[in-house]
Amino acid sequence: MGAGKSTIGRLLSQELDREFIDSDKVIEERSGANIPWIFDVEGEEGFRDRETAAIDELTQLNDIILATGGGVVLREENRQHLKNRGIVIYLLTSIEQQLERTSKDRNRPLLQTADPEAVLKRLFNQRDPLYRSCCDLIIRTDKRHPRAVVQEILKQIKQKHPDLHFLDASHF
Ligand SMILES: Nc1ncnc2c1ncn2[C@@H]1O[C@H](COP(=O)(O)OP(=O)(O)OP(=O)(O)O)[C@@H](O)[C@H]1O
Ligand SMILES: O=C(O)C1=C[C@@H](O)[C@@H](O)[C@H](O)C1
Ligand SMILES: [Mg+2]
Repeated sequence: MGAGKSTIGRLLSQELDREFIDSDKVIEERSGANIPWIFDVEGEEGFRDRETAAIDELTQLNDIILATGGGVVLREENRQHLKNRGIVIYLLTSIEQQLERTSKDRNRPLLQTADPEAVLKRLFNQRDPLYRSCCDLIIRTDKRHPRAVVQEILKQIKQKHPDLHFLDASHF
């Protein structure tokens, strides 16, 4: 949470002239409710079920940039779909930066607690190995402007996948 998936994903999609989709937004649109409401009424598992259905569907689309929710890696099925159907970029961020970036809005139910730092630490320990198990690239986003993060992503993807010709069209 607060690593910048939605922010960086949108910028990357503009740079590559691709459609941008944010699975959190799709889940909200489809359910007609916001994420805190879904967590409240259906519990985290209810939200995760909606997330798994959305990820299965969205990862079958071609030529898109997909920003996921932060907990997407919790389920093996999601990890497999992401890994098998796309290039997965893990945006790695310090807890300190996550705290700073998530303090402004209250749309993250898991952080509505007296000690968000402890929650972020616990989630990091649980999720970091899962992200590592399904990603193609790891990009640090602390203390870097979002546009610099996008340029770093493009550089590293190009190095790793020189066969991806659509990257040639972007300005980097
Ligand atoms: N590289 C960055 N430098 C500074 N601020 C950033 C950076 N990336 C994102 N932000 C800011 O941090 C906040 C959270 O970013 P964002 O919503 O993109 O995170 P997220 O990874 O999508 O979180 P979630 O997992 O909750 O969906 C936003 O206010 C955004 O403007
Ligand atoms: O890290 C998480 O578990 C979450 C992150 C958000 O993107 C949302 O998907 C939701 O708030 C849960
Ligand atoms: Mg997001």
